[in-house]
Amino acid sequence: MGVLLEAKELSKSYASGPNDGQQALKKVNLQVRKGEFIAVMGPSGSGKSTLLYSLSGMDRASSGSVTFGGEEISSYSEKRLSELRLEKMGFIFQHIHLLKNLTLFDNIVLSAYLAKRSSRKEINSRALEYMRKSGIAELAGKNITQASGGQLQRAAICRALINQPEIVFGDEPTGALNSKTAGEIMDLLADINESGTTILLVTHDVKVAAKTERILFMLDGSLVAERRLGKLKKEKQDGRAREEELTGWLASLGL
Ligand SMILES: Nc1ncnc2c1ncn2[C@@H]1O[C@H](COP(=O)(O)OP(=O)(O)OP(=O)(O)O)[C@@H](O)[C@H]1O
Repeated sequence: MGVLLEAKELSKSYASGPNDGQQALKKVNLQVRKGEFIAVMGPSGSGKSTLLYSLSGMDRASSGSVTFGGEEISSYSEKRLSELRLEKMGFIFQHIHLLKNLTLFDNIVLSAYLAKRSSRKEINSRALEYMRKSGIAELAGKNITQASGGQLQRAAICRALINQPEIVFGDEPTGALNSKTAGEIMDLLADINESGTTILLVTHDVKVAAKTERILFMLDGSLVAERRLGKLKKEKQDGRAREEELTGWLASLGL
């Protein structure tokens, strides 16, 4: 599989903030291949979110380059970057940013209506298909106040997928969920990855990372280690062994 996303010598320092002048990213090099499922781990403040936002064009790095689908996006204008994010990238966050005065269904389809790449009929049927696969079809007409945290995160995933992105970025996508619901959300993300969508997420949770294929470890703004677990295979039922392998590895890195 080819490279989808590549960072070269990516550095970022924030102009102001608690660590004035300190580099949040230090010459990070990373290649994300099409179809990969990656977790970024590391201590608090090590630069995981900064990496995710710099890779996705949500924020600009101070130096270095980001290439997406063979095109260098670091020099894109804000407008072009926002079009790229709308059309080719999906985002899932810890805190679910759904609009209060819209139904779950309308929240899911809104960005696709704006992107205008497909007819509303196609978008609606895609939204229903994703809602069915995510187990929330019966909530389509409900307001977001009528759904649980796990159901809202499923809706947020459907929303992230609605424009059929090439990559989905997740910043602690299970961070606000209990562990059973977090496991279900990860199984859903694994299915999405199985069907070809590349996924890169940031997590503190070993159980979450153990369901991904490659785990990167960040320390003080640098990617210092990685572990390949390979794709999760449901029939193998080796979830516990993967978690143990990862726990041992993280302990050896001091986390
Ligand atoms: N908007 C900002 N302005 C100034 N400094 C920032 C900003 N965002 C992050 N930082 C600093 O950059 C460094 C990396 O932060 P970042 O949020 O990327 O780490 P993280 O590994 O995602 O942390 P956590 O696990 O706690 O979310 C930290 O020192 C942080 O204080």
